[in-house]
Amino acid sequence: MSVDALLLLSFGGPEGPDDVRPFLENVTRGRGVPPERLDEVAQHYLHFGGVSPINGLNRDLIEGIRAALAAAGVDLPVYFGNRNWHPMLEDTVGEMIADGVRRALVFPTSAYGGYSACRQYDEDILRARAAVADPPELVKLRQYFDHPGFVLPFADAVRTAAAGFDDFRLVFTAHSIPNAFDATGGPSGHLYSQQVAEAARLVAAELGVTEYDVVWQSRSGPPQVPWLEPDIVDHVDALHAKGVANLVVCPVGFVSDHLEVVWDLDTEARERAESYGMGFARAATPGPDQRFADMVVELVREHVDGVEPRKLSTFSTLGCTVNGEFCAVACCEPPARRPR
Ligand SMILES: CC1=C(CCC(=O)O)c2cc3nc(cc4[nH]c(cc5[nH]c(cc1n2)c(C)c5CCC(=O)O)c(CCC(=O)O)c4C)C(CCC(=O)O)=C3C
Ligand SMILES: [Fe+2]
Repeated sequence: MSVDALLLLSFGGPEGPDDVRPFLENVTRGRGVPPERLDEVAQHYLHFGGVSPINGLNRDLIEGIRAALAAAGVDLPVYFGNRNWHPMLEDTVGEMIADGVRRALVFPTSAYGGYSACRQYDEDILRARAAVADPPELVKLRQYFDHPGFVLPFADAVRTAAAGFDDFRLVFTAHSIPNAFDATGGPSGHLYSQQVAEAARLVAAELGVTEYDVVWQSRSGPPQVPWLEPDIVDHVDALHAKGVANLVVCPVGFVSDHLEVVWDLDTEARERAESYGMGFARAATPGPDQRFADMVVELVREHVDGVEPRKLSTFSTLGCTVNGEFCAVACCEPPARRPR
């Protein structure tokens, strides 16, 4: 297939204190997140001067991808668009049209399936294409939770994080989602939690670690709605009760050190562990690793050069969609929004 651009599609985050409220309103519009939770999350952002690390990390990643594309001899301009904050995807697609782009590959900054991690990015593409006249074709790249360019940097990061400990418990975390969303994920349900468990298994296998936990973080939504559990901070209590001395947290659910990582892990989970005198170390995310940028180029070359997909699991390859048309009609559809 011939393409004339690559577009990095991400979540977006505020870049100053005045951005925080409007950003949070974009994220949570129509999603039933209680106002108390929004006030709390606003404080997390304001604690860092209202600046989320995510946009800067994505700009760095784009630089890494440009270098990796050049090294591979693939001549493609790289664009940047977000779901919730500037540069907004609609504006970026407008810019692409002005530059004459007719068909672009889209790299989403989430490795997984599920509503929030996959289908919602398809919705973004649908919305952005509907907002402009004569939109380019947008082909979303596949899920990469089991790609060596994602798994191996995590394994090395765990090694580095654990270097100071003789003995440690390895704990993987990913963003929690409502149980009901997980239940409808993928062709046979629970796609997201199964892929997270598989990525954790692959990282642990690479390290030769046989005992580890997979837990969740950053829950929002009303308390009466069940989300994936246990929460990382509660899990620190449980590990302390079992006599665990040192903890290494690997945020396998995330590509970069954005706010949920630096707040929920580096601040809340760390403080809880330190209150017990437990050793705490958090493994780096793969975003800044050269192998991750190289992986993006490989995913591109699956389309432009027909290179063989590399993957460490036997899970089926999902998530590649054209113009935001979902993998299947009801694939990863959030249950509350299904017509009755
Ligand atoms: C699965 C998943 C990922 C991983 C996949 C991916 O990366 O896409 C992810 C990533 C992220 N989530 C982020 C931020 C937020 N997520 C929220 C709310 C929610 N997330 C959810 C799920 C996920 N979220 C869900 C089910 C909700 C409830 C509302 C809804 O149904 O949509 C809220 C609202 C306030 C709150 O309640 O926390 C915020 C501010 C940021 C940016 C951080 C930064 O600024 O650095 C990133 C990368
Ligand atoms: Fe989120």
